Amino acid sequence: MKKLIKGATILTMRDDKLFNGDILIDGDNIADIQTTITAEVDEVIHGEGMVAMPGLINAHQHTPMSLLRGFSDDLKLMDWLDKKMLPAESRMTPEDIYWGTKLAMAEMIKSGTTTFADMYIHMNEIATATEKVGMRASLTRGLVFLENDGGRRMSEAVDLIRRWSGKAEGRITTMLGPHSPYTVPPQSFKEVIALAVQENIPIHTHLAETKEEVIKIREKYNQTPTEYLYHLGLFEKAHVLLAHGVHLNQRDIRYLRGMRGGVSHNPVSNLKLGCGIAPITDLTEQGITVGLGTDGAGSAATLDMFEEIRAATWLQKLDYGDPTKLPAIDALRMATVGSAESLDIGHEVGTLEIGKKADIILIDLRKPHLQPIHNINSLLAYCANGSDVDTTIVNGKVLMRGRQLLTIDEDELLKQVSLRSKRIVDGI
Ligand SMILES: CSC[C@H]1O[C@@H](n2cnc3c(O)ncnc32)[C@H](O)[C@@H]1O
Ligand SMILES: [Zn+2]
Repeated sequence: MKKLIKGATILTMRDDKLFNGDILIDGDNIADIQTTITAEVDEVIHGEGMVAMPGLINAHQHTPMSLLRGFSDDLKLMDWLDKKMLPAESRMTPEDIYWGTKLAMAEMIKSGTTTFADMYIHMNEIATATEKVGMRASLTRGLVFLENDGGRRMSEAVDLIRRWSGKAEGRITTMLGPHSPYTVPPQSFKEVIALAVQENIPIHTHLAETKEEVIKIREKYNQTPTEYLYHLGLFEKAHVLLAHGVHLNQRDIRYLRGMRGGVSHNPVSNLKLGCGIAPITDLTEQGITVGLGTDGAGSAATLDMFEEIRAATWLQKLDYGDPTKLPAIDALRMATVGSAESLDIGHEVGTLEIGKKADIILIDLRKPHLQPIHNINSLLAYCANGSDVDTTIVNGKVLMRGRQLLTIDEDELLKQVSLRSKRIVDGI
């Protein structure tokens, strides 16, 4: 199947240059990008008035938590997690997880996200939903070792890797997910690292999200959370995806230098939970890759990556008292290239280039809040919303056209969500 996107303004993210042109998709690949392409194709996608750019990559998610959106807000992270989220999660059935994932995917596709990195439970259901709906995902079974069934969870993590790595036409990759420095003791963390090395699989973990975490780890190990992971050999041995990285001092940042992988910055979740502002500018100045994520909708409220892009740039400007920090194009780069490299899939997605996977979004600029067109990077980073995305393509397949989802029945989804979400939180 060949498709031709005609007459779009193309932002490849290889550099910050824009040009008017066409993109030829052959199967799941980008076959050509040029000012004018003439080819026999099965479908022409009209891009006039639209920007074609790489699909956005959400580098940190807990997808089924979309069922818990708005259930518990305005609490401190540990109260929110222990008193509200964990009890609700213990009531979620595998079917709930399946429908919660679909809810998240509907929102992501409708706001221009083509790939997500997930850490959760019942991963088989998340993988099945991903396979059916057509998104790209890096899936991780979250491992918490404070209770006594760590072994079962490890076996589920291994099962996920064996069953799903490279599946769904190559759209699914997997990672190992020790939840955080405060939920995984040193010996268990070392075992997970050893398994990651043996399987050649990246590690996805939370790091330094709150001040309370820093205090807890100092009390337990007399180290910062970053030092704790460094001394376990994590940054030296594995490719790592570190969610948050809010509370990092200059020495912590030096420990991260040279690591394979990156930090997922989740500014909206950090704002809403009052965690703080991650030192993104310092990280990138030290050569550390930074991607962008939302965290689960239970904490972040929405999965609209345009909100994250905007929050990321504004927070750096505010934090440094300097509007030149994190310019528009750099925030867009975080949501595409930065996330792709953090997920270890930068060779496949994150930029529009011949030979890469055709994960492409079209953003309709023919709206009052996106006019006039002086600077498209500024419009995308500072003015656009997820609802401006007209078309979402993953692996060469159109998942949304003219804002209509093609692989999810929205009416059925909303019915399922309404029934299940009420039952899960009832009485908590
Ligand atoms: C065991 S699966 C993952 C686990 O993580 C929890 N979670 C969701 N958001 C956060 C966050 O911001 N910090 C720490 N942990 C978080 C989620 O509820 C699952 O239990
Ligand atoms: Zn998280």
